[in-house]
Amino acid sequence: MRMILIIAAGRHARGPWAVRHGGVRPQSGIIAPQSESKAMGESLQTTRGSDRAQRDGDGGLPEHVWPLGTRVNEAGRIEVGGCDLVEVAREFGTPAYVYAEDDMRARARSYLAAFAARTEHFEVIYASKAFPCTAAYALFREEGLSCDVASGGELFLALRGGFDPARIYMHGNNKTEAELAYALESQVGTIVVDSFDELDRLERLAAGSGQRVMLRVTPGFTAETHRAIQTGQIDSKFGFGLSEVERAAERCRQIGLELRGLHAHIGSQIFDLAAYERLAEVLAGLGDWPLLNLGGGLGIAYTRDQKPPSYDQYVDALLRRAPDAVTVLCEPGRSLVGNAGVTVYTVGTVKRIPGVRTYVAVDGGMSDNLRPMLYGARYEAELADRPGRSGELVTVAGMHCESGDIIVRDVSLDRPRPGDLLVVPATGAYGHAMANNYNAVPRPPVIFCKDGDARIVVRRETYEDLALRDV
Ligand SMILES: Cc1ncc(COP(=O)(O)O)c(C=O)c1O
Ligand SMILES: N[C@@H](CCCC[NH3+])C(=O)O
Repeated sequence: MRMILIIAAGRHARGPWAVRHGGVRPQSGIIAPQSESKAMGESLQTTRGSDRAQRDGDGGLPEHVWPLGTRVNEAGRIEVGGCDLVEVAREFGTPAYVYAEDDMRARARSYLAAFAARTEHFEVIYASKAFPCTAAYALFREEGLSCDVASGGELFLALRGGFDPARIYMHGNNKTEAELAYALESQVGTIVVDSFDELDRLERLAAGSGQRVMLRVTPGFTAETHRAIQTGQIDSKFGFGLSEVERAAERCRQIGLELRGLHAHIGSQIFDLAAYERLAEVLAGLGDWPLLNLGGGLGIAYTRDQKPPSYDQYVDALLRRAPDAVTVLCEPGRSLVGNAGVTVYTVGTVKRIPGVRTYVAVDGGMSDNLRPMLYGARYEAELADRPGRSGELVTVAGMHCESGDIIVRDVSLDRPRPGDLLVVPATGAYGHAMANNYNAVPRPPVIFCKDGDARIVVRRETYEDLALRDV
């Protein structure tokens, strides 16, 4: 596993170290974001012989967890997208979601390249629920991806981000008539139909229109991931059962919709590629269709021990059992944005309970990252100005009024104290997306960093924003 190695003259030393190499190489070609790419490893390393601060003897920041181009700079601070996180926090405050723009672009290009190397018939669709932010829509549009939206709100943002409606796929297990009408008025390219009730709604709204649709199918098996985000099993609220596909197809024809193919999504944060081969086999067995959409779900590394498959391996698995003539679509969300973003917090209170635990409380928590509470998700954490150094085993808690508001359990940090900046990596997917106002806490801003420039793309909420809907 490659690490972002940290230059330091001694364990706790600081100083103006010469960084030989580092930073982002955005135009250096297609860079596989997982551990396969040499190019990426080289671009992240700032080695200087044995002069390294070590965390538990294994090097510095694991590069497959942190955004592309992350490094520890001459001041000993974490730099994302060429921006020193201490400076970013000073300028924009905390908590803040900070993204390396080039990371997202490199991942989009990697996906396209992985397909292009294998087939001419493919489409990569950004599953925007992972990070529904106007600037992200614009970025993935620029990179040539299509887009999937799962609600009227996501459709609104996708259009605002400049997506050609023809390249938008509209999802949802319970699209309202208003949402369907909005999609039709917007001339959305494809509606992924989820149920017979939805077909009834489409009959009222779009009979004879020739609207392009696909049918979402429940393939009838589970892939290994957290139960709350498994979606392939028969006992699922999503999609048509296998035995219903023929009848649903017939209904599409009666209504005058153009049925283009089948869609299935087996769940999220999946490492087991055999599940995708099985999925392609199941869908291919349901007849000859021009398009098969195998959904999203490729997992990412949240912690150094997690090793997800590469995009190449994933695309191989998607294509292995798909018929040659079929155009294969996929809908990555998390794997496009998850490792691109980090959350920067300020430490407020440190509570040491001798012989029990040390709580390091930060100025955010379950309002900006619900994943630990929903899925028991594990994260890493570092101090922005002295990363990679261990010292004290602590638990990072949020500021919300419940004991379950824990962001990271048992992480070793260099004796954290009030005022320190704490950085949690791999928060780019489903962080901003699931942010909420629990305890009337304003939601954090989103900052895009590139080549040393930090630009704010979503501002921090204010107290006034909290009252905006009062009547
Ligand atoms: C239909 C559909 N497509 C794509 C995705 C994106 O999944 P992920 O973010 O795991 O790639 C999801 C969410 O799991 C989904 O429900
Ligand atoms: N929100 C989930 C993923 C759900 C995927 C959307 N269908 C997560 O953070 O892991």
